[in-house]
Amino acid sequence: MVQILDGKAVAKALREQLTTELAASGLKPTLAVVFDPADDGSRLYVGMKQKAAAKVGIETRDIAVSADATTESVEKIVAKLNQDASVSGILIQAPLPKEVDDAAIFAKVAPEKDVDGLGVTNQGRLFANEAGNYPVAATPKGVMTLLNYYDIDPRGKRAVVVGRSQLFGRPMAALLLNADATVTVAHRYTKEETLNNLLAEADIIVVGVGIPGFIKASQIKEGAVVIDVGMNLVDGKACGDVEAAAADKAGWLTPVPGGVGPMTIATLLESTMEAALEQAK
Ligand SMILES: Nc1nc(=O)c2c([nH]1)NC[C@@H]1CN(c3ccc(C(=O)N[C@@H](CCC(=O)O)C(=O)O)cc3)C=[N+]21
Repeated sequence: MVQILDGKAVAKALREQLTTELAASGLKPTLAVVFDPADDGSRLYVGMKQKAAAKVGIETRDIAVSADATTESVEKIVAKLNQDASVSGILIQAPLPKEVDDAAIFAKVAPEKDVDGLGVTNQGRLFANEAGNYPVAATPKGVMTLLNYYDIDPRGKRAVVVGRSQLFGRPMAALLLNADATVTVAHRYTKEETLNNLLAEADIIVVGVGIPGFIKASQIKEGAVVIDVGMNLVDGKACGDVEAAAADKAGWLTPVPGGVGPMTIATLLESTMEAALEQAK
């Protein structure tokens, strides 16, 4: 029988812990969210973040970027937020309008306000497995929190990460490597036969490619830990990248909705609180 990694419940517990810690600190952090209001997903997620933030005692400031924005115009917005002492954290919600180079914008966020850990400074720290507390991208960090909550230790395990984005795959692979797993990253140029061989041997599979049903039950090892980072809308309903039948073969599985998504949001709030605590020192 598959066991469910209940992201919804673990995220709730994390948010409750943050609420208590924030109240005790007396701080009221502010998270600035830069986003494209023309993107349906972004509007939805920004709304969810705003609601969750308010509940734990974090203020949000949503900054909508216009359709004709350029890399330069968004860089100016970020420069202002970097200077603004009332802003504790800055989230650049990807994707920004098409003329904007998202990675160039991530790189401009001041490292101490880079709560999604997507700038080169914080990604470099992660890649180097630097000791200490620095922000790490919310989705992969949330996956690690979830694994830890269920006492799933990556040490010595074979992990396959499918996807290599700056937002998910790269930091996910680094976190698993830092947790002593043997990590392989598969991506769009990985041959099907190679992927099948990797998946057949994987103890932990983490997939985020944005293709419904991309990972089939037949591809996974009996008892594997399967983490579904996919967030797709099919007939108006959220579904992941792993086909439903995988539940008959996996040992552990994250549902969509109710798995990685809520963990992402709670982790972003955690990182925002930590940034504000650090700035108050
Ligand atoms: N810089 C940046 N960081 C991000 O973390 C980031 C981003 N850009 N761009 C867009 C994606 C998407 N994302 C989600 C977060 C939560 C849910 C979530 O909580 N989903 C619900 C379901 C929602 C529904 O039912 O539609 C769930 O899984 O239970 C989904 C998607 C963060 N992203």
